[in-house]
Amino acid sequence: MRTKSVTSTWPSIRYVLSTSWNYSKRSIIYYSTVTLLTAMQPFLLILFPKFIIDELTGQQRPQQFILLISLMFIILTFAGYFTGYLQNLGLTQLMKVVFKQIHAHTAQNMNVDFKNTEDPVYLNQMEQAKRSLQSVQNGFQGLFHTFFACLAGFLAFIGYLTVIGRLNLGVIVFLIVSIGCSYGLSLRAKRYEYKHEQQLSELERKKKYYSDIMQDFTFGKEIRINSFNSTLVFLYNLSVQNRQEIQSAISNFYFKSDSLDIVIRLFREGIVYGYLAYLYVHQRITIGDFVMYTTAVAGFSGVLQGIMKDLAHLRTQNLYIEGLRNFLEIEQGEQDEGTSLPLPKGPYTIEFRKVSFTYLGNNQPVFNKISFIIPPHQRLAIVGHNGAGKTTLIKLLSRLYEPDSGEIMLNGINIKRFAKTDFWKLFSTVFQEIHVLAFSLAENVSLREQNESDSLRIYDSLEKAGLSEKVASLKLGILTPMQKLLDDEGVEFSGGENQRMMLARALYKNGELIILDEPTAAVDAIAEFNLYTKFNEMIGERTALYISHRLSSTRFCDQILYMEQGEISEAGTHNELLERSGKYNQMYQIQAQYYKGSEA
Ligand SMILES: Nc1ncnc2c1ncn2[C@@H]1O[C@H](COP(=O)(O)OP(=O)(O)OP(=O)(O)O)[C@@H](O)[C@H]1O
Repeated sequence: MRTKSVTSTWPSIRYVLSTSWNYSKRSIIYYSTVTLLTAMQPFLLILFPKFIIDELTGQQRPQQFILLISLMFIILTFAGYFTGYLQNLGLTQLMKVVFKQIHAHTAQNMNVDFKNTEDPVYLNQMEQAKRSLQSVQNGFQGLFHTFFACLAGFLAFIGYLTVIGRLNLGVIVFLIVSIGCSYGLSLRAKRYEYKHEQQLSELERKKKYYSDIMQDFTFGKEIRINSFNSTLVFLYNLSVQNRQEIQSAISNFYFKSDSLDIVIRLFREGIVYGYLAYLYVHQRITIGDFVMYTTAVAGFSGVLQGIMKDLAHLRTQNLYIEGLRNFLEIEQGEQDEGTSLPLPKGPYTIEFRKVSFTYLGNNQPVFNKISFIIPPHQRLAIVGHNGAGKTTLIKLLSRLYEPDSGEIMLNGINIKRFAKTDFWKLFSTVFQEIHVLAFSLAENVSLREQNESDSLRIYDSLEKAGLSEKVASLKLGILTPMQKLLDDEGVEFSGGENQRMMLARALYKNGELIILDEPTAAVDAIAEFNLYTKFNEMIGERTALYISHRLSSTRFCDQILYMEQGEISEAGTHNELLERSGKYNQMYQIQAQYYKGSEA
């Protein structure tokens, strides 16, 4: 995973504006127009009252007076109306852009290297990027709004400067210096907030996880039987409480900073208004000028303070946007060697050459220079105790993880040289974990939409996986919705039936390399024996890897690897390993009683 360090704010502004322009040009056009209208309105409120008061205290011409009042109201009413109207249109367009970004975030999660999905650093980055997109005040929307607010502020600032500049340049310098102090305070508060953002993301992730478990009915049985609900509620509340504590610390920091700012402001405005009163009393300005300057000074202070706050806000938004960009730019398939060789034709020989691998954050390697060959058409069984490294071996072969060193070869070519999407077409895999989707049975088997699926092949795969009777008992057949999450008519299969459905999924895909990672743990021994016999026939000439704790599967295999702590300690056929009287034999003897039953 690559991250970039936080630099200037401009790249983030450019990123937000160019992304918005690409997805919706109108978002920029509407907001720019709103900016001009917003910047213009305060001047009307400065200039019109001055001209009206000067007219009242000077020539007192009724026509001129009525004209000025009417113009002021008409212009202000229309400007206000259009600003509101365009703001609504602009917001709709901005949401369009944000949804596109959320889509990119989701796509990144589905396509990023698998190893990231088990990496807490990535998971935090993901949460932070999500918050950058979902929050209105911070992140993408925060920067977008603040940028245009800042721009409107700058335009208004130039206008005020020309008005107050006519009075005294010293007043401008004084205002700028004192407002600079407010900026410093605001920046400090924002930095404090961002410093705690990482902790907030982490707590949010935990809170979401607990909440997901509480709502996920697949945990329902365990939660009830083990009275786990109170623990979950406690953990959920704890993460909420910790979050609240951090948020109230941030609010307190803001409160102190804002209080100090008010004192600075009182001091600043007291001095400037006192000076204007002095000029009026000594008749150096008219009453119209007095009104114009006091309004301009109040406006100038407000605008400059707004700009300072917006700039401070922009600088912290930069951190959010950098986080978002870093997340979206995490490269997919970064270990690809740049070439996408076409896949060779079968039959396939697979070779592990001195492969070493350690999970990120672990001290112990799972494999240290492991080597073995799987010749074409071979049925290979990998057996061994829990944690020996069997699943990791499959993850490396299927490129969900990359070896730290060594090579995995397919017909003599390093598998890194094939595009992952091409390479994955070779595999029909059944993993330990069962993932039933709240889609129809047919879609669960084909993992394609109904109209892209081949119904005959679905029936055939279900039949081969031993589910034809079950399907016949369903009113809607293969169109039956699975689970009740989205459909009241949904059906729940038993654990063993779900595993058979996973086997049907693998059969439907019809890959050249079959991998079964303990796919039958939930089916009974006789059914397992029958399933393996059937599967064995169906595999035909294809290469197959079986991982199983039950040694009934291994007897079908041409070769068995017995793994211990990431090493292959024994290799051979079932009979060879029994004769060797080693660990495999021991394991087999322990299970022997059990198999005698199934063999009968
Ligand atoms: N995502 C992961 N992050 C860190 N360590 C992991 C991860 N997955 C597995 N491990 C560790 O790697 C080692 C090998 O695990 P692996 O799942 O490959 O074993 P296994 O032989 O398939 O075990 P089992 O028979 O229980 O399924 C174990 O020590 C495990 O704790």
